[in-house]
Amino acid sequence: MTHRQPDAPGPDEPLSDEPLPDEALSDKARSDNPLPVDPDAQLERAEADPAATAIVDPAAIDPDLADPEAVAEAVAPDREIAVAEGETLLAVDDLTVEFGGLAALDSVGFEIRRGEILGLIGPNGAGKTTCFNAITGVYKPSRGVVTFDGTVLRKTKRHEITRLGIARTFQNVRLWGEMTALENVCVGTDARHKTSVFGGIFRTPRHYREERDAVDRGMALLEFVGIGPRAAEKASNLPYGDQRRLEIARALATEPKLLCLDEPAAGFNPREKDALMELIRKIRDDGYTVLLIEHDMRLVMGVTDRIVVLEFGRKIAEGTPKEVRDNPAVIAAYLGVPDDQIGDIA
Ligand SMILES: Nc1ncnc2c1ncn2[C@@H]1O[C@H](COP(=O)(O)OP(=O)(O)OP(=O)(O)O)[C@@H](O)[C@H]1O
Repeated sequence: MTHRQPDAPGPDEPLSDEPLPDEALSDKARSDNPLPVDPDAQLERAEADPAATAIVDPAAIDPDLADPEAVAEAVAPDREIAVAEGETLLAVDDLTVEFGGLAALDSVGFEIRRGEILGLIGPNGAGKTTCFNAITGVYKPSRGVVTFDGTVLRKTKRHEITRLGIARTFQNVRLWGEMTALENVCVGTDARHKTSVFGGIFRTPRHYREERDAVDRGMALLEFVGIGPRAAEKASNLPYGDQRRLEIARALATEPKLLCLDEPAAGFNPREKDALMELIRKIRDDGYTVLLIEHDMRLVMGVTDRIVVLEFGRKIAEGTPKEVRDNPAVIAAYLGVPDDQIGDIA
């Protein structure tokens, strides 16, 4: 449940003499962000003491990190998925979520196939985040079934869903601000660790091995999402765009079968959106399946294989980006939104 975030420059946009027209909106995006990020202060600090910016050279840590193919290989999910490429990985059937008798999601059904990027779109309040929350165990559906990789998620708890292989990012950045970027990602790898509490307390060889592996994988993930040199920076000091990339890296650290991205481009300028599109494609090409909620039509149309459209909690359309773009019900659903968005979809 957030507000639409039209194109807006991220705080890490290079400083320019000409203020961008939608600059004020980036303040909104920043104010939604719980971490205090002040790019001006960052720049001053970097100028006063370049060493204080904690930039590292990933290739000096591990020469393999200089090779994008080796990085992609290290990041690729290493887990068994029951369904084959192109088959249904997640199925949502008759999914209904009610709040005080009001259906935020009303008998919604769709499927996500392994290896695709599926877009979930709809006007504000259509039920997209509610759908994410029902899939990831945050909300208990009033009715309906979610089946994931052959398992029915009936009373499955959130951490169990993570272990089963669904990871997500949130509309508002949620990172541990006092921890470094690398530490934030390493926490994500914990979901796959096998060391028992006993092993952790008594520091068994397996515990050490898993810690070492977590650091290696964490560095590869940071490099993969494009922020390797920022590994030693506190998350709260990272520019907004890098914080969003860090969230994605942390979600990938759990080696999900399905990655759910909730408005990952919120507060981004067009250049950052293009870079994000490239990253989402790279993630899919590396073996992940992606479910994407996004308001920006250019991004959604440009990166997804198929799209499901919600309006007032109901599914009103489903198909390829072209089919959805030409669908009169979809165009009508968007007629209540600003002209620039209609232009993109019509
Ligand atoms: N916890 C809640 N309690 C009561 N109502 C809720 C709750 N969560 C969502 N809703 C309502 O459910 C409807 C769908 O909200 P939801 O956040 O899923 O929409 P959305 O499509 O994600 O919207 P946006 O694009 O604005 O994020 C809205 O009417 C919202 O007010």
